[in-house]
Amino acid sequence: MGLLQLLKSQVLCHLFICFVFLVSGIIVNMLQLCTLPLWLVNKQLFRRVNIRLAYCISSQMVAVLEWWSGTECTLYTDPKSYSHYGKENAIVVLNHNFEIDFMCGWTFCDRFGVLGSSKVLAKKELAYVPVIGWMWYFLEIVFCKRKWEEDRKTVAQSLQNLQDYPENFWFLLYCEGTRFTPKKHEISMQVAESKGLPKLKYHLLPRTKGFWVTVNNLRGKVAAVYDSTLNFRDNEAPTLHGVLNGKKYHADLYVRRIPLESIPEGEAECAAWLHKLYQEKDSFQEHYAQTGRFPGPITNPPRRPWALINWLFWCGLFFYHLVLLFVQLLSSGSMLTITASLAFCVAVSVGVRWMIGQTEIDRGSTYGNKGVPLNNN
Ligand SMILES: CC/C=C\C/C=C\C/C=C\C/C=C\C/C=C\C/C=C\CCC(=O)SCCNC(=O)CCNC(=O)[C@H](O)C(C)(C)COP(=O)(O)OP(=O)(O)OC[C@H]1O[C@@H](n2cnc3c(N)ncnc32)[C@H](O)[C@@H]1OP(=O)(O)O
Ligand SMILES: CCCCCCCCCCCCCCCCCC(=O)OC[C@@H](O)COP(=O)(O)O
Repeated sequence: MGLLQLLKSQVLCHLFICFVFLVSGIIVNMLQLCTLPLWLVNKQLFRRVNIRLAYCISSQMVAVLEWWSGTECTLYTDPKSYSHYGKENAIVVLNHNFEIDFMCGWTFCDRFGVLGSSKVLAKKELAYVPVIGWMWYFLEIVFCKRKWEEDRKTVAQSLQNLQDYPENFWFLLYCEGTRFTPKKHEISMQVAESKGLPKLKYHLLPRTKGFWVTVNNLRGKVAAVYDSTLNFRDNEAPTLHGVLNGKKYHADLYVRRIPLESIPEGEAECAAWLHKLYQEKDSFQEHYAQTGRFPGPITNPPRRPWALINWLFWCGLFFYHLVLLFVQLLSSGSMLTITASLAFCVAVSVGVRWMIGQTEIDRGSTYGNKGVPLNNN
């Protein structure tokens, strides 16, 4: 093990990275709160400012993935589609099998310059996660309770609000609605069977209502659907812990650009279209399993320096102040101050441990775990 790799495996380094993320994130959240009055005066300026503030947070995770762990991300797509990426609004449909799939998504957003503005249809529970969940309020992220009776109005309204969004964004949809587990797969294939749909090997049966409502409420604003299929080399199941430990993964993403006009408007037709798309996605994963690659040419976007610069800025700032604080603490000799500081560090570690838990599939929800009729948790 080289010296750098040894450093990357040190718990103290992980604590420092997490501390920087949490404290800088809360500072940015507070700045976002201060921008609220702007909404009343100049909504578009509010949005542009918040895109940049959000970048300060999400790009830290991109920097850790790209520069700390050195994870490589390969893009399989045709050059004609490539020329559109980052220059238009798009709905991204992605498989949901991996704990860090959202980080890989963010990496591609950064490479095409849409990281700050990108959006997702996220489960409501994530809105309460400090830093990221709070940041999402100011980005007008669309939240759902995964209860259609309650979501149908709120989701449509939140999507309509994006019609006059001033900068290009990608809107991510995990149509499977939850992360892949063998149990959820088995149950969703029973549903597929009961609906007379072909079985999928690598995906859960997609939930079609969110897709239908998204496509129809973003019509006129969004140019295309990016059908994206992600996998990792060597059958890896990457984790955030692995990334923090400096483990290098290799992600492969296959993207097809599908013009929005080609997607049917009616609910039943749109649902049938999505089921067919997932059957195709399944065949791409089968191709990957057989050959170790996706079909089509590789066109790799280079990583950009901004995420690294932002991360180094925050790390430098906090390192300097932490050293100062440490020296002052020791020289003060006050047991009370030392105990309070230790308690603060423990609280940060516990908070971060809980946040990392949100990314872990083993700690995931029971949504999709129960047979038909469906009960949400
Ligand atoms: C060039 C590069 C390209 C790409 C780069 C890649 C990506 C980058 C892009 C952007 C990045 C931006 C941000 C990313 C950052 C972070 C993201 C992190 C996490 C957030 C993710 C989540 O929170 S996922 C969970 C929430 N989202 C969803 O659930 C979306 C999908 N769900 C839906 O659409 C649902 O329809 C719904 C939520 C709107 C409503 O759900 P509900 O359950 O109430 O209703 P449904 O109608 O869907 O369910 C009932 C129907 O389903 C059938 N059923 C029953 N059981 C099952 C089962 N087990 N499996 C499947 N189907 C089932 C049932 O029979 C009903 O059928 P109907 O025929 O009546 O519809
Ligand atoms: C700079 C690096 C610092 C790293 C350490 C700091 C901790 C950061 C933790 C970030 C937590 C952010 C959570 C948002 C992403 C959650 C992704 C996700 O995949 O959600 C799951 C849902 O889709 C479906 O849920 P399930 O029904 O499967 O349950």
